[in-house]
Amino acid sequence: MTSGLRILVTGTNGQLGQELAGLAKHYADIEWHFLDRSTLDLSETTRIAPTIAAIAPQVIVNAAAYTAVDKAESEGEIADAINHIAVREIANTAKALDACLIQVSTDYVFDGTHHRPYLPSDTPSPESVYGATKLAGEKAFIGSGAKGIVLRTSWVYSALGKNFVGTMLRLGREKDALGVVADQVGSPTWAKDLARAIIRISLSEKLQNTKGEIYHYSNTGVCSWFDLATCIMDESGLDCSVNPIASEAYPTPAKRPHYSVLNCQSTLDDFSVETPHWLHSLRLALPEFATEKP
Ligand SMILES: NC(=O)C1=CN([C@@H]2O[C@H](COP(=O)(O)OP(=O)(O)OC[C@H]3O[C@@H](n4cnc5c(N)ncnc54)[C@H](OP(=O)(O)O)[C@@H]3O)[C@@H](O)[C@H]2O)C=CC1
Ligand SMILES: Cc1cn([C@H]2C[C@H](O)[C@@H](COP(=O)(O)OP(=O)(O)O[C@H]3O[C@@H](C)C(=O)[C@@H](O)[C@H]3O)O2)c(=O)[nH]c1=O
Ligand SMILES: [Mg+2]
Repeated sequence: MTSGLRILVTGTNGQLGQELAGLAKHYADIEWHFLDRSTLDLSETTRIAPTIAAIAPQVIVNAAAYTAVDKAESEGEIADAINHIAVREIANTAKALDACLIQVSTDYVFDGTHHRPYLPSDTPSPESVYGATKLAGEKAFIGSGAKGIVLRTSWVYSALGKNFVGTMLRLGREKDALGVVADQVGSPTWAKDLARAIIRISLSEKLQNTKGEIYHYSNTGVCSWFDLATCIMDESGLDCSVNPIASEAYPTPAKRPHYSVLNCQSTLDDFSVETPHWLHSLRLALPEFATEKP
């Protein structure tokens, strides 16, 4: 059902939003509507329904979020407004329009006490404000009765945005040595792979028959932030030694899960998405960082 499909994307200036916009050019038969903060400020709750209704999309990809994990600890109200209240409003609008919502969420809804990849059905128990507000958004969507899915992902990076990979490239140029936490394990995800998966899901018939189901999508393979940092330096030929440290040695306002690997099997089964290995994708992504502005 590609032809004539109308897709609305929020958060266009974010990592995922920009990767979606880049790929959109290859799908000219889709009618794309990309909104950013200037065209739809999600903190203005009453603007959400009329703005979306005027476009009347069949699919809404909510790629907008308050993603500053540490800052959220002291800005809980703003984080909740974007990650929860706005999602409730978007979901209610989707329900009224009979549109499908793809609500992007996070591995940080889990507390990280598992020793095997988290299933979509596992009970979330966020330990950060960011994770709690994202979970509240998931629940508001599921409670709305709107069609669509919650798509949890993890450790997203892109040359087009702020993320751990970009931070490591900068620090790797500036410093001789760096301590990076080795006791937080997850799966890095290239935003371009995630964007491809989301387009595939948007075009699938299966999406039309979902109602707030939870799915997981990340690149395959697992690593710690320390492993990821080490690979970034190696692959980029940066002369910066990366030392493994414990979370306690890198105090942050927000608590992050020690283990947040996502089991993505149901997404593979139901939507036939591709999940390349994280190192494979990192190698493809790094040259793009070189061509982007610092
Ligand atoms: N980054 C990550 O590591 C992960 C992200 N996720 C989830 O994936 C999704 C995409 O994340 P990602 O692309 O990395 O996030 P980014 O932080 O790169 O982008 C988020 C976008 O949301 C926009 N936004 C924030 N507040 C508002 C507002 N009041 N009104 C309108 N737009 C707003 C921002 O706008 P502006 O550019 O103007 O600030 C920004 O463009 C989010 O749902 C996030 O929670 C899940 C797991 C990991
Ligand atoms: C810069 C730096 C970070 N760290 C640690 C801090 C933290 O525990 C870990 C990752 O740091 P960051 O702040 O870059 O990553 P963080 O903001 O926690 O990334 C998260 O963002 C949100 C939006 C998500 O949804 C998550 O999936 C996840 O990607 O690395 C070091 O150990 N050394 C360093 O030099
Ligand atoms: Mg961060």
